[in-house]
Amino acid sequence: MASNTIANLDVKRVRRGFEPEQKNWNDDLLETPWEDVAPPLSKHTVFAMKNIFFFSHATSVQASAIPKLSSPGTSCVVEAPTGCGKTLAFLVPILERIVHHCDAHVAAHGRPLLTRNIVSLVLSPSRVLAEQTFVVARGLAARFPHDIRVALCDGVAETPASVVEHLSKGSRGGGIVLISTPTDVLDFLAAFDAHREKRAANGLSSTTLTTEKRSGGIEVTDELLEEQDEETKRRYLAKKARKEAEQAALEQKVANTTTKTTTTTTVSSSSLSSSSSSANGEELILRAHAGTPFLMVVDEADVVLKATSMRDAVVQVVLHRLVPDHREAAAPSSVVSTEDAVDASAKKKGSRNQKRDREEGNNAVAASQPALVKAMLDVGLFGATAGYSKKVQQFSAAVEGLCHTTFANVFLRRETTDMFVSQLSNKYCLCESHHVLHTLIHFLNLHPCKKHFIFFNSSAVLMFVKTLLSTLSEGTRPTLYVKHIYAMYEEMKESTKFAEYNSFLQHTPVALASVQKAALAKKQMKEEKNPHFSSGWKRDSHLPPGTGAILLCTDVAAFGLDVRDVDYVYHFEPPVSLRSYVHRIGRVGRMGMRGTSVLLLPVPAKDQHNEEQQKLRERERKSTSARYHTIANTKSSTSALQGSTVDESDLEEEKAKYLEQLQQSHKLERQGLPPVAPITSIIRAVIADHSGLQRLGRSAAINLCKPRVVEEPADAADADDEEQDNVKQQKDTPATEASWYDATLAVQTLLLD
Ligand SMILES: Nc1ncnc2c1ncn2[C@@H]1O[C@H](COP(=O)(O)OP(=O)(O)OP(=O)(O)O)[C@@H](O)[C@H]1O
Repeated sequence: MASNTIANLDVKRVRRGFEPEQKNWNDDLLETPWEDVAPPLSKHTVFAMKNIFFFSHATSVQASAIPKLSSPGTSCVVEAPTGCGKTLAFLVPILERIVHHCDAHVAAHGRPLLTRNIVSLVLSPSRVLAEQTFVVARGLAARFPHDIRVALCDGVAETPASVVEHLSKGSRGGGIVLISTPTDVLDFLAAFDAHREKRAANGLSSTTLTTEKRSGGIEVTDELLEEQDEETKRRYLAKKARKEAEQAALEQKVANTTTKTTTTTTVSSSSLSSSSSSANGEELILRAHAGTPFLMVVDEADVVLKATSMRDAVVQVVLHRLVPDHREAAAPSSVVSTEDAVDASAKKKGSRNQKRDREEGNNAVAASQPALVKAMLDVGLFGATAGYSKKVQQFSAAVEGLCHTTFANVFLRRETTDMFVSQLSNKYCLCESHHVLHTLIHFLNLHPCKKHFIFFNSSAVLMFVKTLLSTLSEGTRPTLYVKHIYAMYEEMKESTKFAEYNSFLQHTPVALASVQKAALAKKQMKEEKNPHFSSGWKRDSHLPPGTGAILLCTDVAAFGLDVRDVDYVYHFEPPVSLRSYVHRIGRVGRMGMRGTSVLLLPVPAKDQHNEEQQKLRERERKSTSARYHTIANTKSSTSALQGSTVDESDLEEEKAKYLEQLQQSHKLERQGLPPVAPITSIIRAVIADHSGLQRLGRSAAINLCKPRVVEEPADAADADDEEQDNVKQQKDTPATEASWYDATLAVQTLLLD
């Protein structure tokens, strides 16, 4: 049959033998093989995707965004759900452009392109994300035979000055892709300028040195020469003539080079950057090649352009570096040279053709008016909510006005990518304030061999919970079964932040086989133990403790971080905005994997003024502090606290609105609590016995109640659709978001009452 012939076999789609058998993602639902992306990608890209990354197909966002962004003159706003491959959707076009440019250069000049120009800039909102992007970009670029350099400037591993130094000394090739954060890139540019000045100064001093050397020898005067014999005179004069000829040739060469550099700048004067620096013939390293527009990518653009400080930095980079301002644009060397040429020609020819000279002069003056010369700059704005963000729209409109580029929109909303991406279940758990800590620990203990993210709004609360969890996971019979606890927050030292994140990223929960083996060994030991002591990890006897890990973090870890084996996200404090929620839950359920997000929503304890309950709590505290491990103790003192008795009707109006708003944008399910032996009393006792914890707890409680300061005044124009109504009402109020907590709720939640 015809269909069985070799010619009819879809060879491209046959999986390679060495592809890993156990992939933890499902690419069956992806439809576009890399070879079918139109217009076709370079063979190096396809090879790298299939054989290095083992990605047989492009995701929808990649299939739509890559062709658009690969063609010069097109910019893109790309909105797609978290974890669907946006990073490659902008890295591939960057490399594709470089490959095309290199190929064109070979075709035109018959030799490979050897440059040190920075041809692309990627800006990420955080250093950790910048490093993550750098690792992917470096891995990808290494597969291209064009010697493309990828540089990271995050001020952690290397100072900006040393990055500049390395780049300027490094090998030449297809170009440099710089990855940084908006604030670090400003430092980089300052270092870049300093480096240029230093080079210029060095150039000057070396010239001086040469001059000194030339005049420093013994001067051969005419008298001295007259005293010499004929042969010596002849030899001396021949040598002098040769030297003069050499010097003249050298000067001619230098003059040619200078003219050439000026011409190059003229050609690319519509291009980028510090073109004024070309005046001294110095090499430009931050500019586009003629014909290859610079591609700047802002990853998580919705977040970057929303935050005032980062937005200012991006605008500064674009306006002062990538887009020449009116003056610079209007007075590139082309204009100046036209004027000069007119003057020169007028002088030369006298006033023979005065009319024509005047016309030429007028043209030159007209050209010197501050006319807008558009830059060759393309921009990619990527983000999970970029399409909704007004700031992104404003920014793209401004770039379009300044540059030779047209913006295309690639919006892949969750509805269209549901099949592939949405294996994420969104849950919320309403619980009485006293039960929040116990509920969190209970959830963590249900999956002690998994990796978990716990999100906080402030580092003070994070520190309290971290210390508490660490204390609870200590000892031979811990209350919390997960032993590996990491933290990441803004105020942390950069190197520690990186170390913590990398430890969490590289943490591998123990493989199933060894878990089973350990469980078996434990089961055999079980008979010999005292049956009355059944608290602690022994309750969950199937799994040994300590194989999973927890990362406690603020929103610094919410954007873009890609930790593939995380299954659970908990929100200890409700996120302040929908944007923050979207990015937080985006850490799980990535690329077709399963994941669960649990939002903990405390409500005031119903019985908070009940005297009897107060007494019970007092008794509980006293009786449990010393010997809280006995089952009898736990059961008798806490049976009244079992289960969750609250529902939505217990929410205040504001809080009900918040929940409703989240439910409108995400399918939120209620998470019920199975009846478990509560450990509230244990936690309470631990806090009461630990003075450090109490101190941290007090500062955490204050922070819980603080209104969240947003970066800029609430602006209805900048709000997402869902936020619009809310924001309109708050427009005149200070730029803060009310906290979920009041003082009582905070104190109860942290068990400090
Ligand atoms: N074509 C593909 N096939 C399979 N997996 C892919 C493909 N492209 C990317 N991935 C993987 O998907 C994961 C998520 O990708 P990436 O980090 O780029 O997502 P993202 O959309 O940028 O997410 P976020 O919005 O959180 O930044 C990564 O682990 C990446 O290796």
